[in-house]
Parts: sequence; structure tokens; C-alpha cells
Amino acid sequence: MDISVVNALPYEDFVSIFGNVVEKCPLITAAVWTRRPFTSLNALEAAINEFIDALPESGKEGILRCHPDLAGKHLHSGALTRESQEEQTRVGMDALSSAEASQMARLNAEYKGRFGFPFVICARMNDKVTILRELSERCRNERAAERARGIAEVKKICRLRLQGLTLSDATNKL
Ligand SMILES: NC(=O)N[C@H]1NC(=O)NC1=O
Repeated sequence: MDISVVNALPYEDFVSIFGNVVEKCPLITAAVWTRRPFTSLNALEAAINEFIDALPESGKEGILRCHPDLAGKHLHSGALTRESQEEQTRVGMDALSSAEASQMARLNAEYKGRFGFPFVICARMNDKVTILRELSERCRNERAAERARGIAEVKKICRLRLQGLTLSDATNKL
């Protein structure tokens, strides 16, 4: 999908296509629509990132809380968004050994207990070994550092989702 096609999308179509580039945060997509025309896909991504960066810390934490746990209960019940389901399945989160699954559940709970928001990592840029290692290491961080790290991961997830949508011709799905 060319950027000129993106720029010509009516609001409803724009949100329908790009509404989940930040997990369960279509408000962000709705807000950046007003920034058209975008000179490139990078400019669209930059507008999303600027919106996120301008949020108060409570807003950034809100974004993190919109993310499902990795290998959490929703993965098995099919209650994830399509994007999240694909990302988690691709990295094998649905096929952990019972030891890995219980380690993941224990560390996810520890992380959430310590910070009050879920552990977020760009699954597609990792594998299950690095995810478990990062989760274990990041549990020891300070809260502010972890909030910033989580948001940096949200931006990576967003970039890959944007690329996927614009490379595939997502306008076909309208
Ligand atoms: N919690 C968390 O990191 N969730 C996710 N990461 C990712 O790449 N897709 C997700 O749903």
C-alpha cells in the first residue's frame, strides 16, 4: 500500500486498518489521522511515536496495560487480537513445555506485582529463550526504567505491524 493510498483513506477505513498497530489503542490511530498527509510510512510511524511520547506517565502505563500477557490464559482461550495471537504463536508461546509455561506464569506474575503493568516485549524480535531471559532480568529493573523499556517495545511491535499492513495490501480487507 502506497503512502498516497494511506493518505486518501477516509477516517473509518484508516482506523479499521491501522487501529491495532498499538495493541487495543485505536484512540492513537484516530488521533494521528488528523496529521495527514504523511510523507512516508516512517512519517506515520513517527506521528504515532510522538503521540505516545507526549502522554503523561499514566497514559504510557495505560498503553502497557492494554497488552495481554505472553503465554497467558487468553492465548489458549483464543481471546487475543489477531495480531497478538500471530506474534505469540510464531514465537512458540502456545507450545511451551510445562516447565517453561510455569516459569513464564510465575515471572509474569512477579513482574506485574512489582510494576503494576504487564511485561511487554516485541515477540517477533525474540525467541522463547530470550523472552524468558529478558523477563527474568527485567523484573529487577526500576519502575521508571521498565516503563520506558516497555514503551520502546510497544514501538517496535507497532513498526512491524505497520510494515505488515502496508506490505500486504490491507485495503483489500476493507
Ligand atoms: N505482553 C506482550 O509483550 N505482548 C505482546 N508482544 C508482542 O509482540 N505481541 C504481544 O501481544
